[in-house]
Amino acid sequence: MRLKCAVIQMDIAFGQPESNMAMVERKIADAATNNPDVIVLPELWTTGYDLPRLDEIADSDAATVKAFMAKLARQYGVHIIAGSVAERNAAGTWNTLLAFNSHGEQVGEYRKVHLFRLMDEEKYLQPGERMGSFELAGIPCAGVICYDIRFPEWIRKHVVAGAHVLFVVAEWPMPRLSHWRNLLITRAIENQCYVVACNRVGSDPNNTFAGHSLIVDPWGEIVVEAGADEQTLFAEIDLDQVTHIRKQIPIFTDRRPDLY
Ligand SMILES: O=C(O)CCC(=O)C(=O)O
Repeated sequence: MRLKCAVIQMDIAFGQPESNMAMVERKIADAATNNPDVIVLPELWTTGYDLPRLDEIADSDAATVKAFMAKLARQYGVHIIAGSVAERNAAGTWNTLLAFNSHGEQVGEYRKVHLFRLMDEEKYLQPGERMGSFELAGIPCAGVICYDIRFPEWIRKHVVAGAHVLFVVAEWPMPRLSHWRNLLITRAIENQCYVVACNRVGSDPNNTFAGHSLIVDPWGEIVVEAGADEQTLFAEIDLDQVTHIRKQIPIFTDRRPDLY
């Protein structure tokens, strides 16, 4: 089975959900002209890291974004990994990844588990408690958010649960670009899965972001990689490669969870 991916690497207007939604609507319409099977957006694309204003600008129950993404998925007949958004309810605010299938049905919801202190997430957000596994048209997938890729045990848990494609949505800063690239490639090699990673570009008052969205195959080869400007990446991935490589080097048979 093959999956045509479109990864929307974009700038984000700081703390301006309405203008970001208008921009995303245009970018999805443009990407859809290439007939992708799945479109991927970055982390916190409605608000950026305007965390002190989340009470005002977070989406209540993520209801606005959910309706908006479901409509676009249906309209273009495309799966959408709707990046993550600030989702608020009476109990708190979360950094939440949402996934929709091409019928506009929500198939995934993952609240970021590892909060990133360097960007004050723990001061404004609640940590998630659940895994990010979901299925897209029969393909077992997982979605995680940015800092999560530094936690190999967490990614492994999703792969052991079945994931063949790991979607990563991020706002990863430029000074650690080499970590971003190396961690993504390593997660792909050690888990023998595809990694489809979407980062933002541009700057906010505190950080400049690295871009370099990329797709890595289960052998650790880069299928496609963006630079540091706005760009939509397109690539088709071949899911049979996951099975093939797992047969060639059977790490899931050979691993010793009884020892570690
Ligand atoms: O781990 C890093 O260096 C970046 C993480 C990050 O920016 C985030 O989780 O938002």
